[in-house]
Amino acid sequence: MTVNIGVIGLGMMGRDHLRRFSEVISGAKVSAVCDIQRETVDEMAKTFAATPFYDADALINSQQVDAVVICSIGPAHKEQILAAFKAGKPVFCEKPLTPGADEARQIIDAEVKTGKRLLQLGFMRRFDAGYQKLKQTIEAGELGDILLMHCAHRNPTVPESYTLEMAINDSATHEIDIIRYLLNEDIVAVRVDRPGKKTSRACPHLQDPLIVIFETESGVRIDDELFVNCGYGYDIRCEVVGEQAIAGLTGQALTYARAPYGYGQNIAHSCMERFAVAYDREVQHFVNRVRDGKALSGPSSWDGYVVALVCDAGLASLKDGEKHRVIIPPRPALYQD
Ligand SMILES: NC(=O)c1ccc[n+]([C@@H]2O[C@H](COP(=O)([O-])OP(=O)(O)OC[C@H]3O[C@@H](n4cnc5c(N)ncnc54)[C@H](O)[C@@H]3O)[C@@H](O)[C@H]2O)c1
Ligand SMILES: O[C@H]1[C@H](O)[C@@H](O)[C@H](O)[C@@H](O)[C@H]1O
Repeated sequence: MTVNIGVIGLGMMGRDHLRRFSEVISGAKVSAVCDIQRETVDEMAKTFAATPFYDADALINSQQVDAVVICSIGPAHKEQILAAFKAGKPVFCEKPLTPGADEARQIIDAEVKTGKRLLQLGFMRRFDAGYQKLKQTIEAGELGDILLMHCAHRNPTVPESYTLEMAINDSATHEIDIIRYLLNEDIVAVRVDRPGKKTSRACPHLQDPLIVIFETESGVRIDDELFVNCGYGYDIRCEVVGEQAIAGLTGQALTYARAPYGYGQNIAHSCMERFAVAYDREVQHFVNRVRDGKALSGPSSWDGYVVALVCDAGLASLKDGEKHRVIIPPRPALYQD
């Protein structure tokens, strides 16, 4: 069976997934595309031989579409997800689930009502070989009791449209999810620290870098440096400090350089480059589950909701600099592993 995919949102991520479906993914083809920009729709429909739609609801309810891939901007996700649930169609949705927890809760309630997991969220780091190895190392007990984690999320640059809040509810969502995945426990408190200095590369409305401190249920303390105009590359770091040993991600460069200055590892310059294989694996995972008629697995709406709760606490802390607690309601049975 070939799964017919409808892609909504044809910007940077949507186009990367379109290319992925055409070059990498097996068992699926893109049959329909949609965006609010008509010219983009026409161009992508022609390039990928898909039916053009200018309205997301029409694409979702089209008989040409078996499953929906949502790559529109975060604030548009909720309505599109709810429409896909109503149509009973499986959804792959890019992170964040929604920018705020109240909207995310509506998605949880709607999905629970369907009685089936219908959504896989695009937290691709869970499909990255480095993070997976780190999780195995922690779970094998090789590090002993985990005490601390040090994370860094460095982007070369961000557009002017990137707001101060997006450091939390767009970029840091990846660390919030991966912390929960690696440690198998929830985050209970957040504090955002604004360093006294900021880079001259950032737009005036940003404080860049920011440091976010998370605390987990068992007391693990995590610092996350969000430096989204670092200039030099796309650099994602994660080091886990245990009582017995320490483990972290390597640079994961595919090549090295030998040059007059010495020996060096090349560095990625975008998420597309750094997480290329992880994106391939997450999308293939989604297609396989849909093709086999199975309930979806991997990062869920619940993960997206909990991340949104942590983000809301982080946004409150961004305003007042105080530590904010995260209250997580009971997890519905649908999302018990
Ligand atoms: N997983 C990752 O590492 C990763 C990387 C980049 C972006 N993303 C996520 O992917 C999503 C898209 O990001 P992007 O960088 O491609 O943004 P983008 O701005 O490049 O593209 C967004 C597209 O969505 C369209 N759009 C906006 N509202 C819409 C609506 N209501 N219906 C249909 N189309 C609509 C816009 O016209 C635009 O073409 C975001 O949720 C973002 O957080 C994830
Ligand atoms: O939307 C993007 C995307 O999620 C990237 O993976 C992340 O590194 C960026 O900070 C964020 O703005």
